[in-house]
Amino acid sequence: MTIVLLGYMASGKTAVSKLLGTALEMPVIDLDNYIEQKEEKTIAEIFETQGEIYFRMKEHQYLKEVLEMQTDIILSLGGGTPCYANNMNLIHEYTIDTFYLQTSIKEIISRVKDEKSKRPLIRNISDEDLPEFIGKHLFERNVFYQQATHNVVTDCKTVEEIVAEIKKLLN
Ligand SMILES: Nc1ncnc2c1ncn2[C@@H]1O[C@H](COP(=O)(O)OP(=O)(O)OP(=O)(O)O)[C@@H](O)[C@H]1O
Ligand SMILES: O=C(O)C1=C[C@@H](O)[C@@H](O)[C@H](O)C1
Ligand SMILES: [Mg+2]
Repeated sequence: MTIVLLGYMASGKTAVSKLLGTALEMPVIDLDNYIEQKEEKTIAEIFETQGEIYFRMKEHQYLKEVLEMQTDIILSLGGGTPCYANNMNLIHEYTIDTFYLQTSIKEIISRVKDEKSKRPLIRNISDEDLPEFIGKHLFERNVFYQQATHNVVTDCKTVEEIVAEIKKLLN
């Protein structure tokens, strides 16, 4: 069984996958970390030196590589993974256990405010322009995120509560 977590930047994919992995005693692969290890660069460095198109190509290639392992894992995606290269259709070929961690614009902003630098797509957006940027970006991406089998709202919930909700939905 492969469990896939998806959602916008700072929706909690990494945090939730770690705790879910402990709760279900399953190994966790964070696609962003996987790409960084394979490419021996941080995501920010890949964007800077090779650009976003190269990143999206590698993201697709490594997503495929991880899915083809066919082992039981929890896979947390990058924020943009579902939105490129037919990746959602590819994911659905391997699993129905896909969870969209739905997070409001306001909550996303409060979570990313102090850690913009490691997120290349928003690092150069001023705090003032962030709500409009994230609003438009989420609107464009929603069509892909909504293809997940389950929606889990994360606002006003602890990571522990989100993990409990996912466990319930799996039964
Ligand atoms: N349910 C939650 N409540 C409050 N804070 C949270 C929650 N989930 C995650 N966070 C915090 O929000 C920030 C972003 O979380 P995390 O890195 O897990 O998101 P992500 O979805 O993996 O983002 P990215 O797409 O950028 O990798 C972290 O500081 C994390 O501690
Ligand atoms: O939302 C996005 O497009 C991204 C989110 C991060 O997880 C990284 O995968 C990268 O910074 C791109
Ligand atoms: Mg993450």
